[in-house]
Amino acid sequence: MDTPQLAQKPTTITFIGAGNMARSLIVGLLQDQANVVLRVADPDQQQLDAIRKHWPDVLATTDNLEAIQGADVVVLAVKPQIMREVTETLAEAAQRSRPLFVSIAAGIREEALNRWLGGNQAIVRCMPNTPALVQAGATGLYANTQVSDSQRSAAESILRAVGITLWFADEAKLDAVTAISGSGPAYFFLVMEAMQAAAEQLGIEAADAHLLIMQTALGAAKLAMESGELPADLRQKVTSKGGTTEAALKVLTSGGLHTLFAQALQAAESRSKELAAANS
Ligand SMILES: NC(=O)c1ccc[n+]([C@@H]2O[C@H](COP(=O)([O-])OP(=O)(O)OC[C@H]3O[C@@H](n4cnc5c(N)ncnc54)[C@H](O)[C@@H]3O)[C@@H](O)[C@H]2O)c1
Ligand code: PRO
Repeated sequence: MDTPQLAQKPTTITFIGAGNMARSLIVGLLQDQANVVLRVADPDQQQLDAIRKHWPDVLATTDNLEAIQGADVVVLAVKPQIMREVTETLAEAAQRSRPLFVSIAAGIREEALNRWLGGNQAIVRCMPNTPALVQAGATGLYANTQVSDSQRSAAESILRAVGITLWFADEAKLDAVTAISGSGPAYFFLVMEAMQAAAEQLGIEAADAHLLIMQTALGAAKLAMESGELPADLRQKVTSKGGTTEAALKVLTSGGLHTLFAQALQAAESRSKELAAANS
């Protein structure tokens, strides 16, 4: 006879800030049917009303301290500019209850968060991206030395509910992750915008151009993910000698596309470091 399994205690996760990123994580966790109890705190009643309407089981409050009471994990999902003020008001309670803190804020170092939270806290810093809204995100994570193995798994499962996750042992690498995948969706959107304008100049109706461009972007990403082939090899397969693609690619490469991307990513990485220095 099978031994009956004891039901595992659910993990209580509190979101401080109920904005776009927090809501995408909540959707992911609920779709994942994770064994969790969810709470959110936000001063904006409209945000809370939206949460209550869609997810009546999620406790929604304006009181950050009430929301973190007894929580196993506290996800810090407010804008970087107000992170210091928010964490400093949580410090006293956090020193007593010692939850795992998961910060999704761009450009705020673990050292600063730890200091604002009173020190010696378990903190995972991560950099997700907006495709998390459709469960297709990419997140880089870093854990400080206070984080236990089970807390690491808890942090990973929250972010994995909205896409892929990748751990980094060196926190400084998160500046590069911010430049690559944090800001990255905007680079692809800019390419889509540029293609849209160019397609319309070729006389294609806006709606038709939009559909062709979106499906091409989706198809290219899916092919690159699923074929196991390198983008350079896939590009060559599209490019017939003396054909149309070759004509287009010549324009893009001779216009300095590679240099532009190198400079763009360097600018984003430097800005991430500057923001962290300003927020310390
Ligand atoms: N948007 C992105 O591409 C992206 C990518 C990665 C990480 N992030 C990070 O995610 C975090 C949240 O970004 P977002 O786009 O969800 O922002 P958002 O503005 O949608 O959400 C922030 C929420 O915080 C709430 N808030 C304000 N003061 C508060 C307080 N004192 N206590 C509790 N809540 C408070 C606001 O009312 C708002 O609902 C930011 O730190 C950002 O750096 C964003
Ligand atoms: N959005 C934030 C920014 O632009 C961080 C990555 C994506 O600063």
